[in-house]
Amino acid sequence: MFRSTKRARVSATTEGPISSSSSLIASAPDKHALFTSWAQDRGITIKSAAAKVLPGRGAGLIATKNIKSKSSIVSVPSTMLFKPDTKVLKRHALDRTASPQAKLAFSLTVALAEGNLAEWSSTWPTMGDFEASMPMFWPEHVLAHLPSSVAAPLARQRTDYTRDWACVQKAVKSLGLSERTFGYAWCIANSRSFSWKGQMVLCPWVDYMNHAAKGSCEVIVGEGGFEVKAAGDVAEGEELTFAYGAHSNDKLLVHYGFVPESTIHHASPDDEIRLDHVILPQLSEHVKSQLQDLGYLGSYALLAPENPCSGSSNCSKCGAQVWELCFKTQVAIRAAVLSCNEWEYFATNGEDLVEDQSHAVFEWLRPFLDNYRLEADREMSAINRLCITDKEKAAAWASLDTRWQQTRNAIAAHLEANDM
Ligand SMILES: C[S@@+](CC[C@H](N)C(=O)[O-])C[C@H]1O[C@@H](n2cnc3c(N)ncnc32)[C@H](O)[C@@H]1O
Repeated sequence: MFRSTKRARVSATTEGPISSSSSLIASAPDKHALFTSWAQDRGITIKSAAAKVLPGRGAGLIATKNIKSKSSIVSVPSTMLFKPDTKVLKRHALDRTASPQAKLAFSLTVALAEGNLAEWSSTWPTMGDFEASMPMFWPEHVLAHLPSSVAAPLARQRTDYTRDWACVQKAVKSLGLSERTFGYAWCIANSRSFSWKGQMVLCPWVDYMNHAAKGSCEVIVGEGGFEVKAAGDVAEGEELTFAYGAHSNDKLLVHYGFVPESTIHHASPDDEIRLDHVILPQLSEHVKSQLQDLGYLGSYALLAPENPCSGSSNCSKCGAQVWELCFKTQVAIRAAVLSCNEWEYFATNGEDLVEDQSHAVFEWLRPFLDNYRLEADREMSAINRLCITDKEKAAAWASLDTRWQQTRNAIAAHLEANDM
């Protein structure tokens, strides 16, 4: 581990991280070493881990030697957490009105403007990185190619941001700062905060860790601070990751600006392909009101296999890698194809009254899934053309292409498995 006592000052004016350049990492190769020393000097314990720039993932952590399961890798005392600043929030009358994220983002806006956190913030993504990767910043001509399933989480995120900005804008402007400055802090809070004692906080060094559905580590949150432990044995050179939550890839794209890679044989077990826009337009008003009464209107999805295999195309386990319809979808389609009695029996008992109606459900849905698969093909072709002419938005096109491919593969796997 690097332990430099020389402390070069890393400039962090408000315009630093907000500049549209995404090349800070390349231009300051030792900023991770400086930040690591800064963290260790202040009581953060780091064993067998180092920060590294990883292609396509920004910075992350890797194991510097073999680590045994359950070993402690990083521990951060609570005094080192960046917390919402109660005094600052009270001064601006935001202590009661602002959301937890707005409280953290506003406190961070003020700290960054004052030039605090320079060593730490120099390791964060720039505003240019957020603009490139997060759909909330993409222009209309790119958003036109977003899968419909991403629209709902994106709309929720926009509502949250609009509410937070409305709440803090007077205070931000009174400090002579801009919406862009607050927006940057909001994105930092959005993508690298943790929950601690009922508030949103930032945790130095632990915020280097990238996401994996089955991460190599777990992050343990306690009164005294944060600890990262190996979830299993970790080999030297392996990336140290943890699960941000059981998020679908649509949610990861909107919230964190990336789509995890997957293959036909290996999807994230937390992924799902939302089908509301495929199914809801096909249901009559009468059926929709029946579903609404029982709490089954909307949130329809194809669910990823729970135990994906890591095998190749001829892996014998792959026959079991089926994307299944969720229970809500099973209920909704049965409302369209069965009698009222039969449907209510299934909704209540989770099984069909007389004989298994799964095939009838599949036949009802098949043409609509076929259309969605064709839409995915069309979108992938369009995106492949657009990314050649619109190189400026390369990151957005790459994420969209990956997500459409995953959508297509999931539908194809479901159709193939059920086609008898
Ligand atoms: C908590 S930070 C992790 C550190 C971050 N990579 C960095 O450069 O500072 C979360 C961000 O890391 C990136 N990230 C996390 N997990 C990733 C993954 N599995 N693949 C690609 N990018 C990932 C995303 O940009 C996300 O918003």
